[in-house]
Amino acid sequence: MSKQMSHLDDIPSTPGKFKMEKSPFVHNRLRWHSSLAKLTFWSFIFLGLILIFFFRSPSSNPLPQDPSRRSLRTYNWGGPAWEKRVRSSARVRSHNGISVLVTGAAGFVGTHVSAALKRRGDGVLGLDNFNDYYDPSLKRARQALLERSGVFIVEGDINDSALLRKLFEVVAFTHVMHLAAQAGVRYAMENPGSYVHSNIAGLVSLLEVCKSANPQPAIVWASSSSVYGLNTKVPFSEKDRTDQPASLYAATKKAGEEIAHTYNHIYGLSLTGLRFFTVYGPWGRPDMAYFFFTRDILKGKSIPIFEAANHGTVARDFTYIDDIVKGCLAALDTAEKSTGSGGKKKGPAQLRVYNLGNTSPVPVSDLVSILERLLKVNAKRDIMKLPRNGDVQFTHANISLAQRELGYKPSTDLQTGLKKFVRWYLGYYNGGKKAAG
Ligand SMILES: O=C(O)[C@H]1O[C@H](OP(=O)(O)OP(=O)(O)OC[C@H]2O[C@@H](n3ccc(=O)[nH]c3=O)[C@H](O)[C@@H]2O)[C@H](O)[C@@H](O)[C@@H]1O
Repeated sequence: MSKQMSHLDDIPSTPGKFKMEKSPFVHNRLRWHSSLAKLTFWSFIFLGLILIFFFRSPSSNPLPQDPSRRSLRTYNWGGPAWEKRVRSSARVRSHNGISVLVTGAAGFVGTHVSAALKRRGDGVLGLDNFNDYYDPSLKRARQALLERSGVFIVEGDINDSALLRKLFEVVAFTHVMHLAAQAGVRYAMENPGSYVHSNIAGLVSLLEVCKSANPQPAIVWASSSSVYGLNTKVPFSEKDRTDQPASLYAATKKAGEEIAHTYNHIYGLSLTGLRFFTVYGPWGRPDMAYFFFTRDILKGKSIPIFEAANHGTVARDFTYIDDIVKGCLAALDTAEKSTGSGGKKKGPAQLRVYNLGNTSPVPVSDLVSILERLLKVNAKRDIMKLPRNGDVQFTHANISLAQRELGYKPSTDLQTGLKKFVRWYLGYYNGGKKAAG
């Protein structure tokens, strides 16, 4: 190798400057060495490129240039010990209990729903890819919490169909609570690929496996209030149009609702989409305003508060996590069985969409005032124009359908819910001294 390298070193970089030898033998030998050296050189480059490609991209990913792949690794799964953990976590321990695969189980809503299901004796198996969209240590802490109550979270991606098939081979899940997603409305402009990857490709990958499973599970999944987009009629009702999304995030959730329709229509999958309205609470998501406002108020940093044109109020129908969990469980409990088998539809199946909101929108500036009172610190308010990066001016849920069919009745106002959040935050981040990521 060192010999070849020295030959490579001898060859001038510009072929035009190559000095010809007089002897034909020397000439041929040089040509031969030169070709060999070139071949070796290019082989190394080629090998190097293959290695770079191999280490940077797992084989299952269809979007090799997609920056969303930051979170995708090769996960270890399988083997008798692993299967035993999967089975034990998914074992139903109560009479009439259900066995649920919860995707996004280390996420905010996923953790709370998994814990609630486990508490009432249902079988729960989690799945999560632990990506780094926000501080993964918070996801690990949620995982530890669930582990203590007997919920195992399998590490893997919903785009990994082999893993999903394996899970259905090991456990005959009656239900899937699909909460794995790329969330956040503003981040969609930074990393659009991650939304397509998780919210569209990932959903299809999951539904493909569900439609072939025997028995097919009933699926409840997270849509979003953002599907109402630029609608101005309030409160938002499930009957309203949802064809003017203001962000790619919203567009992928809307696409999810159409994809759900297709799988229900073709394969008889029972599908329920839940349109969540700005869910907040303990163990929440650090990318959400109430969370990073708390962090920044405590740090004395100024916080950007959005305002619409002509000092118009920006408001959200903030919904407390415990109310959302009740809605999720009610959706699972009222879900009818899927009707297909062996990948074929046998009859019409249930297809539902519900708003899960609080029905009382609160201006963002009031949210900040509540936080100031709870934290006993004045916020440095930086009022700015609502950026055109995905945010809508207001959301407000009409929840009468969920009330009627799911018995959904939110009972926590923002003041009460934020009090619980702040208590958790100060405990978790050591009185706010350990800064949130
Ligand atoms: O309801 C939903 O479907 C969506 O709720 C949230 O989205 P969003 O309501 O925009 O929640 P935040 O990002 O926490 O923003 C809350 C409010 O604070 C405002 N805001 C946000 C950020 C900021 O720097 N300043 C500011 O005033 C926003 O305009 C918004 O009115 C979630 O992030 C989405 O994943 C979810 O799907």
